[in-house]
Amino acid sequence: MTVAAIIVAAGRGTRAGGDIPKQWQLIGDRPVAAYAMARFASHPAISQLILVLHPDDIDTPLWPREPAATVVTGGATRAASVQAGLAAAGPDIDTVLIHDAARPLVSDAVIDRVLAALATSVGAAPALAVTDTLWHGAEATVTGVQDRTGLYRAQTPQGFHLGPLREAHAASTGQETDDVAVARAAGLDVSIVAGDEANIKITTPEDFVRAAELMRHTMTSLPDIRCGNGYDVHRFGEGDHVWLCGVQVPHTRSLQGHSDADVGMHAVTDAIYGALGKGDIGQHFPPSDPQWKGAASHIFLEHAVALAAAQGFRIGNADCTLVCEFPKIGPHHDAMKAVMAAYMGIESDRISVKATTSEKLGFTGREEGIAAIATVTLIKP
Ligand SMILES: Nc1ccn([C@@H]2O[C@H](COP(=O)(O)OP(=O)(O)OP(=O)(O)O)[C@@H](O)[C@H]2O)c(=O)n1
Ligand SMILES: C[C@](O)(CO)[C@H](O)COP(=O)(O)O
Repeated sequence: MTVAAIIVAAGRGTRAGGDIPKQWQLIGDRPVAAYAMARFASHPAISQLILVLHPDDIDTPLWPREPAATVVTGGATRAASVQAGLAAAGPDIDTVLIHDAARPLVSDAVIDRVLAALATSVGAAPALAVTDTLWHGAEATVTGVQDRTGLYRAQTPQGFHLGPLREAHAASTGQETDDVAVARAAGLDVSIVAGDEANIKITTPEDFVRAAELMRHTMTSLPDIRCGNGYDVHRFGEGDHVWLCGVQVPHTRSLQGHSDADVGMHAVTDAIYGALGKGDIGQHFPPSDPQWKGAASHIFLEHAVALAAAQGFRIGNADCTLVCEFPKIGPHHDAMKAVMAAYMGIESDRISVKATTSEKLGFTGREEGIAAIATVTLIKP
């Protein structure tokens, strides 16, 4: 899947009022549109960012030049603006996410849910089931009650396979308020994924205040914190040293493995992959691949840390327990913390390496091998 995000920002925002269109008005120190642009630009699945502007806005300093985007001019309707965005998708793009510039609080979780649904569906969009009782009314008087069963509040980003959506737009009336309506008119099925109450569209003047409050809540006080665990075992064979948490420790035997068999570093690495939901070392560095034979395990650890960084996460802390009778870990504990901290790009007081025996019980007690268990937290501010 090669994905472009199309941010439609060519509307005039008449309902929101103000001297300039709503997407360029400031919330905090940034224009409304800058929040969604930054969110999509930093998402690891997005290969191209396309910004659709009103012709009057092209030469103004209103819109953010960073992050870099393919910039095109839109049309008189939202559908025409989306069509301009679709035409600007690069040759490799096969999937598009179309998002309102006026929805600054879109989260990675919503984007991920839409992308996941596109693996099995030609279209997918976030929405929230209507939970309020619905009335018909006229002249400030209730005239009837509307059954809310099966009613949803639509949100963006709305995601589609590019080819079918282009065809749907070519056949559209141009008056549809969103791409789900365009797709459905062309007979395409669109999956509903869970939306987010915070993912509001700024439509009226009051929405600026709501969005600012939600930002204070979701962006300031609630960082995305993930926790992962890792577990690994390697057996002893012939040799005169073991690698543990990046330190070469003299011993009467060595740990056997496809790589350098650093069981502690493997457990920490798997904990990072676990926190990201990105599999394990074997998936990223298959033992069947000869290029990893005898590999130094810091290659795996650095890969996991880089994967986390690419998704906006830094390592909060790591706690690793080595289970063995021998060698004794105490004399090497400080060096292990320092080495692990260097590879993970964090202070050594955020790393714990400790050891326990298993009271001579089990395979570690019989000194047949060493086990390691690790927990890692990842933080995205
Ligand atoms: N011709 C248009 C109309 C709308 N949009 C974009 O579509 C999104 C959702 O539309 P809406 O909230 O209706 O925005 P406006 O049309 O700007 O608002 P209004 O109807 O109040 O004028 C917005 O990000 C808007 O900039 C667009 O790119 N081109
Ligand atoms: C695309 C949209 O934001 C989905 O909720 C919506 O359809 C935009 O148009 P509206 O006229 O402001 O509802």
